[in-house]
Amino acid sequence: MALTLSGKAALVTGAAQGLGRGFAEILLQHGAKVALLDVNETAGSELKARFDEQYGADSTLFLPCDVSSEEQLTDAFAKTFERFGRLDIVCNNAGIGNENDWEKTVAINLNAVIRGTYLALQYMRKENRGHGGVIVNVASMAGLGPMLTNPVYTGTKHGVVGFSRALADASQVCNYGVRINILCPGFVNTDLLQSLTPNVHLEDSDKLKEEYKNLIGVLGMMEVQEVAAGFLELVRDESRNGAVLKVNKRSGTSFHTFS
Ligand SMILES: NC(=O)c1ccc[n+]([C@@H]2O[C@H](COP(=O)([O-])OP(=O)(O)OC[C@H]3O[C@@H](n4cnc5c(N)ncnc54)[C@H](O)[C@@H]3O)[C@@H](O)[C@H]2O)c1
Ligand SMILES: CCCCC[C@H](O)CC\C=C/C=C/C=C/[C@@H](O)[C@@H](O)CCCC(=O)O
Repeated sequence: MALTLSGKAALVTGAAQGLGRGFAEILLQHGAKVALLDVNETAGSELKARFDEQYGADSTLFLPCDVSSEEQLTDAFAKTFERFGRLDIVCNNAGIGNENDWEKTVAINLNAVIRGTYLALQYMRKENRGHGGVIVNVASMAGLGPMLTNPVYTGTKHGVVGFSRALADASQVCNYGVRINILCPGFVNTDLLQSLTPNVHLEDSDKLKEEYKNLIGVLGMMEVQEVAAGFLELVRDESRNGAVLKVNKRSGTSFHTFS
């Protein structure tokens, strides 16, 4: 059974560029309205202007938001619900890879995904007068195996996978009517990959940089659109709850199974 996106309301964090922009665009192409949340006000406003031309001014709402701020994220969800009158799809996508300011990385990549998931549940749960819905949390292949250059990033992504799978089971048992799925891309050609800086907590960063290059060589490099197709599958396939979708250049798209 495929979810119809026409008339649905979505919220995407980190939507101003990269994968988040790709996820927002594919939702708009399928008729959904989308709230674009991003800390980068310039990029977010520019993208909103571009989407206004392509999809009409009523199709998107740009909300400047630092997802690591409880107040800003809570307020952005409230403004989204107020504008669209419903919330059916949430993508907790915003993420960084800073191994030096690792507490900021944990705040954005994990804490904000947890808060964004609970906020989504609040607005979607059927017993809260919600319509049900689907949440896609963006982890990474580094959520399924170690990425030695970025141990904290790896930890946050493993956390996203574990938290989301547990909540998917809870939602099923409690009949919330909300599906929670996890997207685990390999390397994608976005600004995030340019942000890799030597990890001050580890020596021999030259060796680690070599390993990083080897990993990219093994997994290959994708473009945003290749991952956006996998995202749409997790949104639309109403049989999927607690699903972990891997997307990478070498082995394509497959659902991860846990022993
Ligand atoms: N690029 C890859 O190779 C890759 C692979 C797997 C998973 N991911 C994950 O995909 C997600 C998106 O990454 P990307 O590659 O598109 O990165 P990106 O840097 O191109 O885009 C990230 C977006 O998030 C925004 N953002 C950053 N911190 C924020 C905050 N505190 N509040 C709100 N917005 C914030 C940025 O302004 C930017 O628009 C991340 O969770 C990342 O970990 C990326
Ligand atoms: C600055 C941060 C860099 C962004 C990193 C992106 O999230 C891309 C991550 C890409 C690859 C990470 C891979 C880790 C791979 C190995 O641990 C491998 O064993 C995982 C295998 C998973 C599986 O299929 O079982």
